[in-house]
Amino acid sequence: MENSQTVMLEARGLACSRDDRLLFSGLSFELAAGQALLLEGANGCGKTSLLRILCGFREPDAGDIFWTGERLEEGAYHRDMAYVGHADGTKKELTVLENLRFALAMKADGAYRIDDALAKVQLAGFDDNPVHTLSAGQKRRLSLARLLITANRLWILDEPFTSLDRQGIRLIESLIAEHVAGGGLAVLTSHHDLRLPDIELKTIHLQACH
Ligand SMILES: Nc1ncnc2c1ncn2[C@@H]1O[C@H](COP(=O)(O)OP(=O)(O)OP(=O)(O)O)[C@@H](O)[C@H]1O
Repeated sequence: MENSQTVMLEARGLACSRDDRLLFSGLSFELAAGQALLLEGANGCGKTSLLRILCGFREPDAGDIFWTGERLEEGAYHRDMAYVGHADGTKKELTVLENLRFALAMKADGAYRIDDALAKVQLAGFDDNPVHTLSAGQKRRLSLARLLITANRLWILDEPFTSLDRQGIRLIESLIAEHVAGGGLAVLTSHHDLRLPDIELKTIHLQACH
């Protein structure tokens, strides 16, 4: 693991407009190994738009993003990064186990084996259930299990607590804390008060600019 202050992710002067409305501009930050970044702000202020830019799904209107000092480019960044967004990203007709095996086929092994990850997110015994039969919270737990079984240095999480019960929220907080304490990085949005007491948490509050 790198030194805890090694900057891994850097954004310089990012701007984003939607339908001629400026959402943010001049947005810069640095995130080091062992740090998490929370994006806060009112509905519609641009949090998801920023996350999608950080994922490389959308070009910023201005500015640059660097991962380990290099501009975002397909290979290294996308190997190191995992995104959990509003859509859970699973294949509904496949079972829980098939989805996890599919995810593993695309990425290097992570910190958890499939069985251990399923136990951790409390989906043990659901291996053979088609995903479309899972509840909303269980689907979210499955998408989080994918983070655990594959190697991803940077977690980008859009409202990761959506649909989770109180115990599920505590679980995800502990998984984020474990990931970051182990030298990982996380960028997330949340309308829920986070409890991540033992990790270095930076915060950006997006103001509506329009
Ligand atoms: N595909 C799109 N096409 C046009 N406008 C969009 C699109 N997606 C989002 N927007 C607009 O961009 C603005 C920011 O949306 P975004 O989803 O980034 O906000 P947010 O801060 O994540 O909001 P929330 O807290 O409600 O999830 C909103 O005004 C929204 O209407």
